[in-house]
Amino acid sequence: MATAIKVEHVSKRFTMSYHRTMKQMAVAASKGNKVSETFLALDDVSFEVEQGQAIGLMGLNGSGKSTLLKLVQGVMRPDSGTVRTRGRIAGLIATGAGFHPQLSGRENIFLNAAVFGMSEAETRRKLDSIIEFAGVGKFIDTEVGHYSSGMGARLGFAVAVHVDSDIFLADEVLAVGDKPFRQKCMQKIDEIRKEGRTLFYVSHSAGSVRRVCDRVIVLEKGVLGFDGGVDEGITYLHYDDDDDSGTEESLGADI
Ligand SMILES: Nc1ncnc2c1ncn2[C@@H]1O[C@H](COP(=O)(O)OP(=O)(O)OP(=O)(O)O)[C@@H](O)[C@H]1O
Repeated sequence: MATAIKVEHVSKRFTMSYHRTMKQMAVAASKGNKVSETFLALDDVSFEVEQGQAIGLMGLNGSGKSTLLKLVQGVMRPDSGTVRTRGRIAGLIATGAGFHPQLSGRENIFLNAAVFGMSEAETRRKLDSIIEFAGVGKFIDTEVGHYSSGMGARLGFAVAVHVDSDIFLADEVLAVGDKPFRQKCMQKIDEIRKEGRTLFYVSHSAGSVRRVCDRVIVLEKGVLGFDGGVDEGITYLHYDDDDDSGTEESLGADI
């Protein structure tokens, strides 16, 4: 099997500012107080993914999952280390990312598809199917700025799944959609798996990770804490003890 993603000794540092205005910063600095602090959102992370593997990327809020996905997608660069990927990458890593709020849903489909490397002709060919999948109905010609967060996620996911990608990144795709849409997304993710495409699936739901993934990577405060089997990863996180009724967990079980 060929390697699809190779992450080697990757670190990413962010700066956290304690003050919002220049004046506040100047006052704090004159008193000798700290005005900002840098911290490692990712700290020397290394792993390899074989083509066709489905990775469940898990960890507590703020552990660095989205940051790692952004590095894999290439929209952000590591401060040190390397990220190498093979093939076309698509996915939804942030609700509404890449959408222009003053353009309509239809216009944003073309914009977003172009960002993923789809030609205008390819987008036109797939347009009806994308609109149908998004299921935003008559709102397709409304400004995206007026969409609910769920509608924005539906549109973003609809475009992403229509890209012929080798690697699919899904960050919290099931967090904002309603139940019928989440079921549709899970079916699509199953198709992506069957087609032998590589999947990176970020989720807090043990049920859906079990359903979709064959390997789990756990981040803990930016450090790779666990890399191995799905059940072992979920046990490592103690996510089996949770009461997930009414959330993605129950969805993972009932579809
Ligand atoms: N652009 C940025 N500038 C400064 N800090 C950032 C930036 N992006 C992320 N962070 C910080 O980096 C840390 C990791 O964030 P990240 O979004 O990767 O976590 P996550 O594991 O995806 O969290 P969640 O489960 O809540 O989605 C957090 O402390 C976050 O506040």
